[in-house]
Amino acid sequence: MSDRPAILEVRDLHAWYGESHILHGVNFAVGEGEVVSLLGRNGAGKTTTLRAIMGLVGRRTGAIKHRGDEIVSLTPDRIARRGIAYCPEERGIFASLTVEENLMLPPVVQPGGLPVEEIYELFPNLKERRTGASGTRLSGGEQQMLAIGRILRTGAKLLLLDEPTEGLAPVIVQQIGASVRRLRDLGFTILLVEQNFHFAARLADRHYVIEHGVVVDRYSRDDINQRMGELNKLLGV
Ligand SMILES: Nc1ncnc2c1ncn2[C@@H]1O[C@H](COP(=O)(O)OP(=O)(O)OP(=O)(O)O)[C@@H](O)[C@H]1O
Repeated sequence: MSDRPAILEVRDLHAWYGESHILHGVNFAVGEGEVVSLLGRNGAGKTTTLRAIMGLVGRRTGAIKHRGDEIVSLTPDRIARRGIAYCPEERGIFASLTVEENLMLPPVVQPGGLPVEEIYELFPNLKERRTGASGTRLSGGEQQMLAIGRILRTGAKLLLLDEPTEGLAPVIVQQIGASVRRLRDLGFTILLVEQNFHFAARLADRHYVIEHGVVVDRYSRDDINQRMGELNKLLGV
């Protein structure tokens, strides 16, 4: 656990899609202002963990505390309105809208969201394209920046990012990494699902490893180098 107050505490979380029991008692915590990564092989349950926090699975049990309040029985819109935002792996950019229209789409849920100009400062590529290209004319990296950028306006302070680097070229991965660092400096808390272990290792303060729907190990930033061998084995990289 970190020494900062927990913004999110997940205890004995179980989740189901229909009859499929996917999470079998997940435990972890995220401190305010931290970047925490969930690592694990394909199908381990990382995305399901993010979706379960947002209330987007068929059924879930256990405890999910956000700023000390139990949210496990809340609906997804109530969870979002508490200032928790989810950026899905598929990004969800609307092709028929311009960059700026996509940016303005999610409703503001809390005070203190970033002004649009500040989002453009974080992601200058988006500014260049603000009125022109529609969603799908953007590169994969630009789509990812837009998917992250548009939740910053909403006032959400806890960001759940699902594989932000997937399919992106190394130079873009670096840009996304720099943006995540700036977001941490701005006071956002970030829970990240990553397949790109090297990206996560450089970025996150702490890591949890998920296997078969449970957290099987945890690493601090300082542990990572020493325990690289066992991590590689766990992740199959
Ligand atoms: N909508 C769904 N209905 C039924 N089963 C699902 C659904 N979505 C995911 N699963 C199953 O849940 C398990 C965990 O998937 P999840 O997407 O959480 O894994 P992951 O660790 O994020 O890996 P990946 O990187 O492959 O997405 C997998 O066995 C997957 O097949």
